[in-house]
Amino acid sequence: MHNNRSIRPGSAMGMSLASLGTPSKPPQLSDFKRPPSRYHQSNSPSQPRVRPGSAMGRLGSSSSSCSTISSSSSSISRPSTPTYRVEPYTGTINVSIRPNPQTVNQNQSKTWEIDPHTNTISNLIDGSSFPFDNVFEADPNVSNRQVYQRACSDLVQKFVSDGYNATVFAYGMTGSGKTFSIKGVESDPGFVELAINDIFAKIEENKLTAYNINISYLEIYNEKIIDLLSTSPASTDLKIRDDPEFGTKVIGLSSPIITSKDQLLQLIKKGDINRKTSATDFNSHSSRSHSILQIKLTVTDLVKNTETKTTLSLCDLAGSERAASSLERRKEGSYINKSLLALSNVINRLSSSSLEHVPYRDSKLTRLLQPALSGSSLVSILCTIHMGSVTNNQSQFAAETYKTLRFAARAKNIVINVDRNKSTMLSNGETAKLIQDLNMIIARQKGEIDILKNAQANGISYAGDDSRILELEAENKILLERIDHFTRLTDLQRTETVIVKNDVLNDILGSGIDQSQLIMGNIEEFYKRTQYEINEYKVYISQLEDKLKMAYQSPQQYTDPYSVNSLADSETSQLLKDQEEEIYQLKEQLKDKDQIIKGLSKTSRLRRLVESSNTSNITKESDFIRQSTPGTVDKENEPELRAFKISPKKTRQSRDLPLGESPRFEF
Ligand SMILES: Nc1ncnc2c1ncn2[C@@H]1O[C@H](COP(=O)(O)OP(=O)(O)OP(=O)(O)O)[C@@H](O)[C@H]1O
Repeated sequence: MHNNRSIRPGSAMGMSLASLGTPSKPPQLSDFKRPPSRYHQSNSPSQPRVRPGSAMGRLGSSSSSCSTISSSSSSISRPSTPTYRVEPYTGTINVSIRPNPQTVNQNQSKTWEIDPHTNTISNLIDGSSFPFDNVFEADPNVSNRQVYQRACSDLVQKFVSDGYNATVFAYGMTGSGKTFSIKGVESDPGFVELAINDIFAKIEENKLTAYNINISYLEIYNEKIIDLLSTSPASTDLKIRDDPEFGTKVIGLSSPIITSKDQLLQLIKKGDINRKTSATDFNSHSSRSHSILQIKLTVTDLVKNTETKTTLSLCDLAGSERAASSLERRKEGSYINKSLLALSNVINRLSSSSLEHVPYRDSKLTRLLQPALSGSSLVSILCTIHMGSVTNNQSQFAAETYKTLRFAARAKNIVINVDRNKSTMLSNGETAKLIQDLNMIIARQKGEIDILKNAQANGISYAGDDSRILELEAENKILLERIDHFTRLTDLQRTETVIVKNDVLNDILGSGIDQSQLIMGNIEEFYKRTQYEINEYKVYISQLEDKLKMAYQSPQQYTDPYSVNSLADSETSQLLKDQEEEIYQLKEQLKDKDQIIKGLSKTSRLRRLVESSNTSNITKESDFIRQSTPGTVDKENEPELRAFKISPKKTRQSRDLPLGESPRFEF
C-alpha cells in the first residue's frame, strides 16, 4: 500500500502520478482464455450469420468469402449475458447495440431489421444476422435510463459493492449517439449521471462503510493526452507510463478528491466544456476526441478495518468517419480513424484463436484501455449505429454500421477472467489519516451549520435552511461515530503493535522466562536501537520540514536537488504533498516507537519485579513443590506473576477484530 512505502528525497514521488489504467494487476497472457467460438465452427469469429432464405443465403457461400450459411434459424441464439455472479468473473464482454432514431428515414427502404426479443440485428439485403446481449429498437422512446439499466448498471453495482473495476465505452460512427448515451441531455440523463446517482445512493445506504472518491477526466485529441480538469498548459500532452500496480498511468493527470455529488457533477461539466467538439459533415456538435472519465473509489469497511480500491471508467470514443470537407476536420479524422483501427486490431487479436501479439501500443487509446481489455476490469461496450439504407445516399451509413457490427461481434467473442480487487488491512497511519479526513469534513460542516444559524439569527433565511441544518447535524453525528470507532481501532492496533506485532520484541519476549539475564540484555539493546532510530527519524523529519518551508516560501525558485531541474507547478505541488505525507507517516512511526519504548520500560520493570519476587519466593516454591497443593503461591505477588506469562507469538490475523471487541493478550 502506498502509505507503507518508504519515501526518500529524490524518489519518483516527485512526479504527480494519477492512475489511468484500471488498477489491480498488470495484464498477463494467462488472463486470457481464448474463447470457444460461439459461431458455427467454419465461421471466423467476426463473421455474421446468414439467414436461410435471405438474398445472400440463396446465393450460397460461394457468393461471399466472409459469410457462411447457417443451417437453421434456430441456431441463432442470444449470447449469454454475463451475470457477474461467480468470482473471479469469467465470461464474455457485455455488448449492446443502439440505433440513433433520428437518422431513420421512414420513406426509404429498410436495410436493417431489429428483433428486440432475440436481441438480433439483421441485414435485409445480404441476410447476415448479429446476435448481442442487448439490441435496442430505433425508437425515440427508448430512454438512456433503459439502455443504462441493461448495459451498465450491473457493472456499476459490482464496482461499488463487490470490488470489481468496470469499464464502459461507447463506439460507433460519428453522429450515431455515443455522446447522447454517455452524457445524455437534461431531459434524459446519460450513463455518467445515472452511474453517479447509483454510486451515491449506495454510499448513503451503507453506514458501516466509509467511501473516498477521486476522479480524473482526460481526452485523447490528435494522439495527445489532455487533462480536462486542468487548464495548465503543462496538461496538454501527458505521457503514459507502464505501472506494475495499475497497468498504465498517466503522469501528471489531476485527480481531485470528491466530497459531494454536486461537486462531482460540476467538475465533469467543467471537463465537458474543455473537451474538443466541432461541427462536421455529419454532426453539428461532433466530439473530436476520445474522452475517458475515471471514478476511483476507496471503500473502507469500518467493521473489518479493510480497504478496497476500484475504478469505474466511462469512455466516450470519437466517431469513425470518412474524409471530411474541412482540412482541420480531416486531420482530426485521420487521428480518430487510426486509433479506432488500432482498437479494432486489438479486438480482432483478442477474439481470434491465435496467440499472436496484441498490438496495444499502436495507439494511446489502446494503451489506456489495455488493463481493462486484458482482464483487470468488467467490460461493457455500447455500439451506436445509423440505420441508413444502402440503396440511397445514406450508403455510407450502411457501410459504417456493418463495420460497427463486425467490431461488436468480435468484441462479444472475447472471454475475460476478472478478479475482484483485493482488500487490504488498514495500517495505523492510514486509520489515523482517515480520522484526520473525517475531522476535516466535520469542521467544514460545522462551519456551514454556523453560517446558516447566524444567517437565521440575523433574520436572513433561505428556503430549506432548517432541513439543511438538520441534515448536516445528522451527518455530523454519523461522522463522529465513525471517528470514535476508528480511534478505538487505532488504539487497539497500537497496543497490539507494541505487544504482539513487533517481531523483534516478540522474539525477545517469547524466548522464555528462564533466560532472564539474556532477555534483559536484549531488551536494553532493542531499546537503544529504537532510541537511535527515533533520533534518526527526527533529524530526517526536520530536514523535510525545512525543505517544505522553503518550498512554500518560494515555490518558483525551489528545486529539489534530487529531482529534475524544472518541475512543472503541478509536479512541484505533488512533490510537496508527497513530502507532507511522508512527514506525517514518519511521525506516525515515531508515535509507534514511543509506544514500544513505553511497553519495553513497563516490561523491564515487571521483569525486575518478577526476578526479585522469584528470588524471595524460592523457599516458598520449594514449600509449594513439597506440599504439592495449590493455593500456596504468594498472593501478594500473584498479579505481577500473571502479568509476566507471555503468550506465544500471535499471528497477523489477530488484528482483524469484530467491531467493539478488544484483542485478548495473555499476561
Ligand atoms: N437515441 C437517441 N435519441 C434521440 N436523439 C439522439 C439519439 N442518439 C443520438 N441522438 C441525437 O443525434 C445527434 C448526434 O448524436 P451524438 O452527438 O451523441 O453522436 P456521437 O456518436 O457522439 O457523434 P460524434 O462521434 O461525432 O461525437 C445529437 O443531436 C443527438 O441528440
